[in-house]
Amino acid sequence: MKTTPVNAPADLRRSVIAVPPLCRKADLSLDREENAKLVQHMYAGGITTMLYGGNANLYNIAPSEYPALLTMLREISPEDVWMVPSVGPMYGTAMDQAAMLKDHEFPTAMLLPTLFPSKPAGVATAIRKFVEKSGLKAVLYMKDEGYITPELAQSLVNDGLISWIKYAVVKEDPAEDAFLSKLVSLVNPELIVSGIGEQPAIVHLRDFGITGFTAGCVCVQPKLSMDMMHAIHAGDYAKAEEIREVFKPLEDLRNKHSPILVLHHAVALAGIAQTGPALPLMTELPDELLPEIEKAAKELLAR
Ligand SMILES: N[C@@H](CC=O)C(=O)O
Repeated sequence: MKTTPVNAPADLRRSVIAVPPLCRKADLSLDREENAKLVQHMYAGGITTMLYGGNANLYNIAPSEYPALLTMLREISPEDVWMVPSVGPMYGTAMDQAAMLKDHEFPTAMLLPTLFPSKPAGVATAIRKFVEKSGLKAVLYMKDEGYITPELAQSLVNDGLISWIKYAVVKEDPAEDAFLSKLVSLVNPELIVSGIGEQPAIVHLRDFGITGFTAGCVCVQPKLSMDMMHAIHAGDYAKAEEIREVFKPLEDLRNKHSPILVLHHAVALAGIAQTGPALPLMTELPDELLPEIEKAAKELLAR
C-alpha cells in the first residue's frame, strides 16, 4: 500500500479514484476474502487508488470496528495501491477515528460530509482538529453547497491541511456551476477532483480544469473507466464521450433507486464479489429491482 505523502496532482491523475462498496458476511462482519476479490478485480483493470467512503457505507460503521477495517484494507492492498479510508461524518466519530489512524500508515483520510447538524465554520473547525489529532492532511468532500464555502475551503488549503478536494455538488447541467467556478478561482484546480462518477467528469475536467475523478461504476468496469480518464487527459473528448455512454445505463439505475445500493448489488450480481447484506441504516433493495441491475451490471462488465 502506498504510504508516502500525497503528491498532487500526479497521484490524482494516475488512476480513476474508485469508490467501492464494502463486502460483509451474513453476520455483518467484514468479509476479507470478498473485499480482496473486489480489490483484485479493480487492480487488474488498472485502478491504483481506492477510496472507501459513501459507497462502502462508512457513515454507519461502528468506531469499534474501524481498526479492523484499517487493518484489512492495509492487508488486502497491492503494494502500489493507494487506499484512502474515510472518517465521520460526525465530529466525535471522526476524532476517535483520528486516534485510530495514528496506528496505521494511510497518507490521508476523507471526512464524510453531513448537512445535519453542521455549519460551514464548524466543518472547517472539525477539519482543523482532525488534522491536528491524526497528523494527516484531510480529503475535503464538498457534496453540497451548504456544507462549506469556497472561502473556507481556500483557508484550509492555504493552511496546508488539505491533501485534495472531492467536488460532488450535483447540478442539472454540470457546465453551469457558479460554485465550482468560484472554488477553482480560489483553490488550485490541481488539488480538486470531480466526485460524481463518469457522467460529469468530462465537463468538470475539460471546462473547469480540475484534475481527476472518482467513480463507483468503475468497480464493475475498471479498464474502460481508466480508458476514459486517459482520453480526457489526452484531450480526446470524443473517445471519452463514447465511453461515458457505456456507463450510463447502470448509472441511471443508481440515480433512480440509490447510488450506494445499486452499486452494492451490481458488484455481486455481476459475479465480481459477494457484497453481502447492507449495513443498517441502509438495507438491500427489493428483489424485483435486481434483474435490471444484474442485466446492466453484466452488460457493463462484458464491455
Ligand atoms: N459518488 C460517485 C463517486 C464516488 O464518490 C459514485 O459513486 O459514482
